[in-house]
Amino acid sequence: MAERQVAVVIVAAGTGTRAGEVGEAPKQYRRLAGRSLLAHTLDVFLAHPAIDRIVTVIHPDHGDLYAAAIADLAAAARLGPAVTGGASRQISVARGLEALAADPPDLVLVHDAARPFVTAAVIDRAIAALAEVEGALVAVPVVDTLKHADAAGHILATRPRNDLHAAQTPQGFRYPALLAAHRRAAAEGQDAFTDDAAVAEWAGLAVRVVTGDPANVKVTTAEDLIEAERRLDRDRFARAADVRVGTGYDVHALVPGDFVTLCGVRIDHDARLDGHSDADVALHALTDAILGALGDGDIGAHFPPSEMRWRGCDSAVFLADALARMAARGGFLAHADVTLIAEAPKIGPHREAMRTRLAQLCGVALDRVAVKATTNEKLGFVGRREGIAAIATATVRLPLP
Ligand SMILES: Nc1ccn([C@@H]2O[C@H](COP(=O)(O)OP(=O)(O)OP(=O)(O)O)[C@@H](O)[C@H]2O)c(=O)n1
Ligand SMILES: C[C@](O)(CO)[C@H](O)COP(=O)(O)O
Repeated sequence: MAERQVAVVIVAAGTGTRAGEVGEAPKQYRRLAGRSLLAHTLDVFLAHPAIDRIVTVIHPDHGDLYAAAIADLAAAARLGPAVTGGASRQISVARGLEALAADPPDLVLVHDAARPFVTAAVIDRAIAALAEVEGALVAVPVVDTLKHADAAGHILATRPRNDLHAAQTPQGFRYPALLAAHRRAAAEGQDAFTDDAAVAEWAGLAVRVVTGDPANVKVTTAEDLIEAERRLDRDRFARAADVRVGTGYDVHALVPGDFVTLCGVRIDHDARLDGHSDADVALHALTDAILGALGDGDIGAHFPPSEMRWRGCDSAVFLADALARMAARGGFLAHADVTLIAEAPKIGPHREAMRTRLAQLCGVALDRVAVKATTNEKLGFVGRREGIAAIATATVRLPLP
């Protein structure tokens, strides 16, 4: 058979109301195990050799969130421009399909951004089935006994389950047939379909169930997000078995001034740290610790003090560069431990703000960051308040070569 062009529509235009936003982004943009849920999902399709094109459908208000989410992906350049979705999943899918119409693929897979645990094997099965049928519904048999209950919870009946399947995504179709089905549904005001197999069934297409995967769950609630993070974290630790520990040390002199910046947090003080950049000794030490774990030089080699462009620079830039070097090698930061050595200012009152800022800058959970402090018992240059020093340790995990 001639090679078939396969496109994927990833629908990510929902607002994730059941998962709750609580000050954070909608669920598809939540960072789990180092990157967004959407990035995890996209990565599976970007890595699949049979997929030629991917169209992502996003909410009109989520342009910035989307740009940040795909910045995490090495293969982001292979994604076409995102398409704006609509008020229902059905409308969002239809818009994704229309975006492919100018250069129609043979087959299309429609997948929820909220299903990051899809596997290459499931994708293979959906594509293979389309040699015989117009639609392939990835699904798992219902395994629990089904009860019909009234609003008060009283059981009314037990339903047979032997021919019931729980629908998952991806759902695969011959593209022209699904596009026509969606167009007809829209024209006839049929707007309550919760999946594409239902649109196809309504339009009279032959849709067959193919074996799904119980692990391919849809992240729907806040509890699902917690469980998804646990699973994604476990997976990435298993993939990155090369454990590296790096150390870093830095010191800057105190000179007349009125604040210092430590761990990215500004603290009022009766002196300031002198340096070419903002002289944040903690971020400098941590940057060196990460570079040390990577065996990739040191902060001075990458950001020479002789270069004017680093004058007054926010040291978060140096840290971000070290983290990017680590990410480019498929690695992640498992733990960072920073010790400040200062007679003053007192670090205790600022410790949590510092940890929070470090966790933010490193893109890791708070419990993966420690900030400690000690005085130098009035001994030496630190004891005489001539300077502040910092020591950092970074545990970096890389994939085995
Ligand atoms: N108008 C919509 C609604 C949903 N979706 C997408 O369809 C998938 C499945 O929907 P669901 O899990 O229900 O996501 P939300 O609609 O975002 O969640 P909720 O119903 O809790 O608001 C998700 O990837 C979601 O982003 C979409 O593209 N456009
Ligand atoms: C398409 C779907 O994933 C199949 O199970 C599901 O119907 C989408 O979720 P929703 O809650 O119905 O929007």
